[in-house]
Amino acid sequence: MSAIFALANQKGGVAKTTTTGTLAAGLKKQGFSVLTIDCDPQGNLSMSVAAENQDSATMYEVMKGTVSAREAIQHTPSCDIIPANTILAGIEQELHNVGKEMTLREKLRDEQTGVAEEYDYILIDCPPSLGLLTVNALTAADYLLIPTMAETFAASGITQLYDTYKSVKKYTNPALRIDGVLLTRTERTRVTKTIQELTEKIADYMGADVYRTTIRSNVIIKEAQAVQENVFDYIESKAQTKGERVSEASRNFVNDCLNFVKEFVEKEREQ
Ligand SMILES: Nc1ncnc2c1ncn2[C@@H]1O[C@H](COP(=O)(O)OP(=O)(O)OP(=O)(O)O)[C@@H](O)[C@H]1O
Repeated sequence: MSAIFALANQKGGVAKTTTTGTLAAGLKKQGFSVLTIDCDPQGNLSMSVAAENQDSATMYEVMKGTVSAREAIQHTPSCDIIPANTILAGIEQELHNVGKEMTLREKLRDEQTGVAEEYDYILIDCPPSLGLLTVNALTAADYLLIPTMAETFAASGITQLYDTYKSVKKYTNPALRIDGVLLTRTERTRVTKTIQELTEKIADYMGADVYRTTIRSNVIIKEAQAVQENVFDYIESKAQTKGERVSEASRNFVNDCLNFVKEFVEKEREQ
């Protein structure tokens, strides 16, 4: 049975997609089988792994029930993925049935066509809202992983997500647990330290852990995303194949990512 994680935060730009892609690639490098699910109509995760999301089956068809989860899977060098595009935004208005919050859970765990038995990890990248797509992801998941930025508004916004988490736990998925809070895009400033402490207080209130590893801001992630590669393959090809110089800051960033993947796996083993 897969361990299913929803990476969610209604705040935009806090690195939900980047964390999903990097974690998936890192887990795959460690020998795990990983499926990612692009639950964000922006389709950025699909783009970042060069998945085909225009003429192929996507999350929209899976949620509508016209295609099974298995049929929508694409294989990429970074991870397997069920892609998404802008059409997915419409699903929030198109699902009317009672129990619509359970749709993704049922699709993934269906005995005949579900894929929850087939992967070590399933990572769901959520949109920046607390609407039906995020509720579906939280209802399908075993764990909520919260990427957040070292920024005051981002830290305080986590409490809104916590309210949604509590509702999901109450009504549709009592077994849901918080995996942890991951601080991303950090800068070496005094205010980062203060926000880190604020985030720890908020996490404490939710009964959640904050990952020891924090992910610094570094341009190498944008470079990797621009050529649709994961950061591990990108830095390797830059240094070895192309013989280009890689800065110490970029190496440190990749080490952050590796440490995060390790901590994630250790934590999951403990849970
Ligand atoms: N550690 C980092 N250093 C520098 N840039 C980063 C880092 N992490 C993410 N970014 C950049 O920040 C932007 C937002 O990241 P990302 O798309 O992952 O966030 P998101 O939370 O998924 O956004 P949305 O809420 O729109 O779905 C992207 O341009 C990405 O390249």
